[in-house]
Amino acid sequence: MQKERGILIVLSGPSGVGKGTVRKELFSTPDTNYEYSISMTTRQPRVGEVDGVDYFFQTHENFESLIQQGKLLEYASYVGNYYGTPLDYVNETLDSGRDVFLEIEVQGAAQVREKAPNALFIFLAPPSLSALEERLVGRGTETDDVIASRIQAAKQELEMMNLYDYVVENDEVTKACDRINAIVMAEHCRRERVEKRYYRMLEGK
Ligand SMILES: Nc1nc2c(ncn2[C@@H]2O[C@H](COP(=O)(O)OP(=O)(O)O)[C@@H](O)[C@H]2O)c(=O)[nH]1
Ligand SMILES: Nc1ncnc2c1ncn2[C@@H]1O[C@H](COP(=O)(O)OP(=O)(O)O)[C@@H](O)[C@H]1O
Repeated sequence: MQKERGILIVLSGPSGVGKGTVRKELFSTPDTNYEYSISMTTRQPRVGEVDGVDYFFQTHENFESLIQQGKLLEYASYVGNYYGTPLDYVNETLDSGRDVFLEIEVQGAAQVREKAPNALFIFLAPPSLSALEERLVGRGTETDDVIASRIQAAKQELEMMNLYDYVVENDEVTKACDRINAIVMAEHCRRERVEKRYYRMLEGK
């Protein structure tokens, strides 16, 4: 039997819902099977963000050249900046049998749905719109204008929730992580069962 390919896991959700916080918590477990795909962006680094750790920070020109060369699995323009996922890294990691975790916004997720329909799509939802606003303001990393644009974007993003395989509420970080881990584990079991059945049928059993 062929080595099982890893699962491409897509986590989306509005800005400020806690995607980064949940992702860091998921990756703090030493025996995790996930690999985080570090995105490219033209956004300026925030205080404390490190190139090659949080993002690969790119100039506009470089980013557009990556698009032209077909180096991105998906990309999107979000509140004035480009964000995109490096294609080779994702393919190589999935081929090695490891799951790849993308933390991307909804337009990019829609492109992944076209190109990799076998991916697992999870939407991280806030307990309420007011909780989302509180988190975005509380983080204190954006100006009031940017916060207002992100809240506007969030309203449209929430409409896309029903396109996802699962919606996970981020009421508490540890609970959200437990739910995501359970979903991924169940998906591995499902794929294994489907594959076994397929090979049994091929063998005429
Ligand atoms: N399409 C796409 N979106 C991304 C990518 N990387 C990050 N994003 C999303 O872009 C949005 C803005 O990211 P960022 O400026 O870091 O703000 P934050 O997620 O609110 O901390 C978020 O919804 C991210 O999940 C990517 O590679 N592709
Ligand atoms: N479950 C939660 N309950 C309360 N605050 C949270 C929760 N998850 C994240 N936060 C806080 O909300 C803010 C935004 O979280 P962050 O991970 O930066 O969001 P995102 O990556 O989705 O933009 C941060 O200040 C974070 O500490």
